[in-house]
Amino acid sequence: MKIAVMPGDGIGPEITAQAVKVLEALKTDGLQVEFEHALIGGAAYRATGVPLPESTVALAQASDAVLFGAVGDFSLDTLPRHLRPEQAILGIRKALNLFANFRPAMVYSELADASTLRPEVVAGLDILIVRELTGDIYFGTPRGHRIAEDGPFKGEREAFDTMRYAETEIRRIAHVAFQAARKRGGKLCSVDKANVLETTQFWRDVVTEVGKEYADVELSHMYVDNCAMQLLKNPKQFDVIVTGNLFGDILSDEASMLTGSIGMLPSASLNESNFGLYEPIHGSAPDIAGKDLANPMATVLSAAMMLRYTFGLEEYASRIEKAVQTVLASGPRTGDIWREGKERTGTSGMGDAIVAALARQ
Ligand SMILES: NC(=O)C1=CN([C@@H]2O[C@H](COP(=O)(O)OP(=O)(O)OC[C@H]3O[C@@H](n4cnc5c(N)ncnc54)[C@H](O)[C@@H]3O)[C@@H](O)[C@H]2O)C=CC1
Ligand SMILES: CC(C)CC(=O)C(=O)O
Ligand SMILES: [Mg+2]
Repeated sequence: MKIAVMPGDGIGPEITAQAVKVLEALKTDGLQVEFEHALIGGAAYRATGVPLPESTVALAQASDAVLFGAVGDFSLDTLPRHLRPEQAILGIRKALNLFANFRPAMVYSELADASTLRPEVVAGLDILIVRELTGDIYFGTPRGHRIAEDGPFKGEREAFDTMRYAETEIRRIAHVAFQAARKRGGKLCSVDKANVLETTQFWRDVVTEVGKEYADVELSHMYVDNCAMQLLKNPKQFDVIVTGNLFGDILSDEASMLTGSIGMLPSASLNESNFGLYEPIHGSAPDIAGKDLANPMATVLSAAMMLRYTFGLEEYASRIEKAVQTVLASGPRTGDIWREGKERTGTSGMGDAIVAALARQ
């Protein structure tokens, strides 16, 4: 199995190195993987003049899966939009048709007191956010800047984006979410802003239609503003949440804090044939980059998701997850989840601790 590794920017190289280290360690127990690295994001822009070189997309297409770190570099934020690092992750998701983004938010019992919420609110939490990943306002056209031609601000500069979803895009992500809910707690909450936005009223209508094929799944609908509040008030009411690209982006960052840290949330981005790109949900964290401070667990857990979803290697996947749990229980911790009485470590030390826990299994 060939894995394309795309570290990207900021903490990307540090965290992907730990996931590779963990996968390498499993090789001694028979896991057959090889790695090939590619430039992406700001790192690719600096080396080649574009954030997503054709050779990077070609490597992904020639590989069995992609392990991705993060892109984003504040010093490149003044570049024209198409050259900015973030265009690389948007571009590769689109190029590989990775429309289904799974973002599980699980609270490890060892971290129930690491959340900013009371332990009883989050203990035992296990929810899945299914985010549509290749449509919505992130990709809709037209978009741009112009001089307003009408309205009260006529003659002024204005900017605009387009929120749009085609029926096929909603149907396919709805099927993915219903099937996921069927395998879990049997509950699906579709999140939209149907009280205001045409696009999301259409989303609600199509999800309701698809729901008729899943009588065994209990479907509910919630407005996104209420959902943001309910996630803090009573997150355990949810099983699977399905939502569009923009709302899913925001709600999953919010959900990450229920688990203790954004450094804990992995993700899988899949296409129709289960080809996947695996990445932590966070960004390149320039504020802590290069300082050995980042928590690599979200990336290591993303590698576990890769073994499970793309390769069907459940045993290796759960070994990684158990090793993470062992480290949380008795090992050292990075600053984001550190607390009194625990040994403090860095990104690399956390990777080593996970490898050591694997060896002891
Ligand atoms: N998929 C991707 O590649 C994404 C890229 N970005 C980009 O990343 C850059 C930074 O964006 P921000 O809004 O600051 O979001 P961010 O997720 O990079 O960081 C937000 C906060 O969380 C902390 N954090 C993130 N990951 C962490 C980890 N593993 N361990 C410990 N702390 C961690 C950071 O230090 C920061 O304080 C921007 O250029 C943005 O566009 C943002 C989100 C996703
Ligand atoms: C950088 C963005 C395009 C993506 C993002 O924030 C995410 O996928 O979570
Ligand atoms: Mg995000």
